[in-house]
Amino acid sequence: MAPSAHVQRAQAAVEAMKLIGFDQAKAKAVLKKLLKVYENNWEYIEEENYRLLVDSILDDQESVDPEVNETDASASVARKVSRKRLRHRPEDSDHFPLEVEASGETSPQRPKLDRSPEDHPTNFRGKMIKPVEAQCPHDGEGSSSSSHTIRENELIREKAPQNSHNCQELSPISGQVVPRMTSSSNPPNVPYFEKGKSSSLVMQERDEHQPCGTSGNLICHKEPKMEPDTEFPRDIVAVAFSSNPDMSVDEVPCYISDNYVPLALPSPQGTPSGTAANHGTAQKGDFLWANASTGLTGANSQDAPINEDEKCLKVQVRKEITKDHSVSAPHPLLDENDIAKGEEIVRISLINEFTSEKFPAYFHYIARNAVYQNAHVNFSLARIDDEDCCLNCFGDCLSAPIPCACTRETGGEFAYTMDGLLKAEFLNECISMNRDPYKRHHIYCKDCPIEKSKNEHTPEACKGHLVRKFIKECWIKCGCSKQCGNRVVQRGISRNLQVFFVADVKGWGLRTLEELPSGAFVCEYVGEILTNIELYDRTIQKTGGARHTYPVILDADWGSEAGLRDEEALCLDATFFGNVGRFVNHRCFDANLVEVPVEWETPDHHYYHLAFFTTRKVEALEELTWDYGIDFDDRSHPIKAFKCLCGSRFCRDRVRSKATRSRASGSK
Ligand SMILES: C[S@@+](CC[C@H](N)C(=O)[O-])C[C@H]1O[C@@H](n2cnc3c(N)ncnc32)[C@H](O)[C@@H]1O
Repeated sequence: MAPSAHVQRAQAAVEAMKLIGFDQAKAKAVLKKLLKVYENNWEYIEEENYRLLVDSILDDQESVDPEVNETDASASVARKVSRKRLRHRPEDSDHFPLEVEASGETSPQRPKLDRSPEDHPTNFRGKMIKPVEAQCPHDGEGSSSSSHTIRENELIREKAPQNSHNCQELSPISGQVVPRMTSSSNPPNVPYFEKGKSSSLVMQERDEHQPCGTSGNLICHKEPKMEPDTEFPRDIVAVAFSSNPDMSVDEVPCYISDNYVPLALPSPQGTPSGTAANHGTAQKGDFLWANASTGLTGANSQDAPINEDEKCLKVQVRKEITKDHSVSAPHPLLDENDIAKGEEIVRISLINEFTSEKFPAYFHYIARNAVYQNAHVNFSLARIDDEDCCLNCFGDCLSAPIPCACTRETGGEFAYTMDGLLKAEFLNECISMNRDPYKRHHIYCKDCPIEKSKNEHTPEACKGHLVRKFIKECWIKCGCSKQCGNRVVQRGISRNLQVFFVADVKGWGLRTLEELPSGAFVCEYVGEILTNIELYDRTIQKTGGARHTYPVILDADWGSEAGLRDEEALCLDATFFGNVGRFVNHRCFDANLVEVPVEWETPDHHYYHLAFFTTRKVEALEELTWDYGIDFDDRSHPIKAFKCLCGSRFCRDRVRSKATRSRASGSK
């Protein structure tokens, strides 16, 4: 006799847990409890690819830890239930239509043709791509503004009374810097302001033996700097800087954790989704890592043998990503003292001064881009012609009397100053290109990879790609030294940066702990290098529930050649593997960072690095922002990525909302 539907569903659930590495007996036991609590209501258990079950098993495991004050697994289940109830208010359900559809997606093949605009990744002026579904209950129109109306100083007064004696030693800069959470001593690498030196930020020397920037230590917080003549709209200030100190762990918005649901979970239907199938076993060619010292990789990741370490890494990462469904659980793999885990020259600390969410959802920190699978990124010396390198240079090319061959791309002049900053003229050109893309030169592909990925057989005409200014840095085939002034981005992050929790809706962001001059290199946007088709697959399959991915298309030179092969139309996806660049939030128009395409290993423009430089002087503790290039008014793509809370007076979303409101009131 065939097993009942109930038994089949139970088997599928246990099998799914087994696939992601959980013990079957444990999964069964927790499932049983959940079924009891949920009165056999499978839909709660199955939704979001068994998210509730995964959470409960993890909680159950934690409860075995003597440090966790929860020894009874059923207590943990009950806690989950209350969390679940909070999440499943009926009014929330409308926000997840595609997610339900996502769990039904089982085909590993790329679905063909006839998709609505919402169904595929969209290139916003060749920059960030909108997610297939980006609406979180907390992202919705008007969300949270009514319940979070505490102004920043009120919040500080409420939160910091006991330890404020530590802060009395400090003087805020221009009244903007305010001390927040305090501790008895200043930790290494955390800025403080010395009395009598109000204008200077003092960085403590790093003590190699002590962790830096430990959360809970003294941290000074600074409002994002307003641009000249820029005023924050009142309501936006309230939302951006408010937080409910009484908010329980369970009430912490789902925003972050929902963004990054693992790729690898099998769907409740029992058949692993396409993505799960791709990721289920480490395949030959998966995750090809560039050689750390030379950056050289094989001609194509497909040709590279995969070793056991790579397999282990992949499986391990998958498990850790999976684990991170629990909003504030301590995370074994993200280190708050150095989120980069030693991958960068500097340590990058992480702090949340507002809520109990200690870590962002898990991602694997990589300091350099890494090919996911099919991207053709060929770093071979033979491909670098003599005119694309400076074989005969010595020492620092910037000090040489004649600019070297590597300046060909920049019209015979270096883009950098002797101080390692971007030259003002070059910087201004990049800024104005980003601010006014439509007035700039675009090129049009004959066979546009974006259009082809939407509709393979009858693609629409190319919508155009902005022609960007590239920087070409010297590299290993050049005669100059590693310290050559024309090697800035490839040397990596050198500034003191910090990942910090900005506000409920925006989530985490990146800020500088030191003052940065205009034109300073901050970081690259690092992620997995995907082909356009792989990106499409990943997004369309909704990656087993990962509804938000924030890839960037590397299309700066598309259209300049007769045609691009699929494996040459590339993008970067920092959702699962990335660096601090993935935390840079969006600001319309007057962001303090601008992205610049930089190349060194490859002479063509198929693959390049996306480097962030400051658009102006940025003060210590200011949030770093970047204009994603989102066109909130783009009618052909009605699902916008998020409700923009950038606070810029040029906010395109605010202008759009205002226009909509005035149209609505005019029609009454
Ligand atoms: C690339 S991530 C930036 C890091 C992100 N805040 C985090 O916590 O991981 C982009 C997401 O951050 C949020 N975000 C970025 N800029 C924002 C803005 N100006 N207003 C509201 N949300 C923003 C949106 O949810 C967006 O989908």
